[in-house]
Parts: sequence; structure tokens; C-alpha cells
Amino acid sequence: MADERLIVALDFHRMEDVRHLVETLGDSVAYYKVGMELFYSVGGEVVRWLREQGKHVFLDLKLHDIPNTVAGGLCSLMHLGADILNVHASGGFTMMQTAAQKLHDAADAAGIPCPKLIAITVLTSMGQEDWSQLGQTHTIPDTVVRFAKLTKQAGLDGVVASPQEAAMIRQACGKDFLIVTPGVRPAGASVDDQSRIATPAAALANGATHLVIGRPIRAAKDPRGAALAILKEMETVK
Ligand SMILES: O=c1ccn([C@@H]2O[C@H](COP(=O)(O)O)[C@@H](O)[C@H]2O)c(=O)[nH]1
Repeated sequence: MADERLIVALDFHRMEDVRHLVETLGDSVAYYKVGMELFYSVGGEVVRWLREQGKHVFLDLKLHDIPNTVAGGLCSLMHLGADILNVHASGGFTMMQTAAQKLHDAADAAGIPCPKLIAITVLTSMGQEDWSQLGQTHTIPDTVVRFAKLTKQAGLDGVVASPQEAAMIRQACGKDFLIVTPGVRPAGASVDDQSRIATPAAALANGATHLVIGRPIRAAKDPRGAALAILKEMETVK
């Protein structure tokens, strides 16, 4: 059975590219991430198609607006059947709490399972220079942990964070909290626009529950071979 801790990012804008990669990866990958590029291009069709293929879906649309608008947006997305939805923690405690409550109420009323709701802490592309330019006075790791605790208090299921912060989050938020980490790069792979990265094994050893990996698989000459090598490295950390 495929290791459901690996989530492959489908950052395409055409369904035919999605179909090709999912068929190429076959049974080796069970979980996919649909982000803005794909969703804005093809809409909810891709989530339904992935579910029909028996795949899990993290719908990564990073909602960030006033509480009522985010809650309404999530309740609309809920009907697509994704396993995980997300918001930005920087939208604040009230936004997150309202979103979580309304999503649960809507799922109960519709009689469908409630998707997990997680929050972006600080984007993994954010480095110290960008961070300082925003006028931030606390460090990135301190802010990530603060946002993670707030996310938990607001009733959400977990966070998106860098694998470098996973150990601190795990310590602060306990064992049942989802820690989904993009910014994962096998040793020697191109860093691209990511800043706070770690290898697959290090991310899991730090306490990540799921690794989001896009370009190291998608842009590889042999995507299936790249995925299998990552999965082999992941097997070393259970
Ligand atoms: O903080 C974040 C939040 C989301 N992402 C998304 O993850 C993937 C990473 O793709 P790579 O090609 O492996 O860099 C991408 O879809 C981002 O939108 C993130 O990187 N960081």
C-alpha cells in the first residue's frame, strides 16, 4: 500500500498533465495536492476526478479573508470531497474558529465527513530578508509556533509549516496535530523558490505527518523513479 505521508503537488494548469502524472505514478502515490494554478484553471473537476481514482486530496487554496467569507468559502469547497482544506493562520483566531465551527456544522447538516482543516503558518518560501522587510520583530520559528498554538486553540486539525519547525510544533501542540510540510528536498535537489527546507527523512524525524513534494517529482526526467526514491528514504523513518 502507498505511503499516505507523501502528498504530491499537482502544480499544472491542464487536466491532461494531471492525468499523465497520476497514471505515471500509479499505485506508488495515494495523496495529491491541488493548488491555485490547477484549481483556478480547471475548477472542482480535478478534485472529483482524483477521488474517482481512489486518491486522497489536499485542496490547498489558502483562504484568507474575513471570518464569514472564509467560512462560506470552505462550506462551498467541502462539497468537492477533498480530505484537507486550509486557511492562513494570519487571518487570526476569530477567523479560524468561525471557519472550523461552520465547516463542522455544514458537514453535519449535509451528512458528509468533515474535511480536516489546517492553517498555513509562515510560507516555506519566506526567508529572513523578506521577513524583516515586513517589519516582523519576532523570529520566523517563534511566529510559526505562536500561530500553531493559536490554530490548535481555534479547533483546527493542524498546520502547514517548514520541516525545520516541525519539532518545535510537535512539542508545543502534542501528538495528534497534523504537521504538513512543503519545502522538502532530497539531498542535492534544486531548492527553487523555497527557503526553509529539509530532506524527506529529516522532515519525518522532526515530526511531520505529511510531506508535500512537487518539483522534485513532477519535474524529474523519471517522476516515478524520483517518487520511489523519496518513498524509500521515507521508509527509514516510521
Ligand atoms: O508554505 C507553503 C505552503 C504551500 N506550499 C505549496 O507546496 C508546494 C511545494 O512545491 P515544490 O515544487 O515541492 O516546491 C507548492 O504547491 C506550494 O504552493 C509551499 O511550498 N509552502
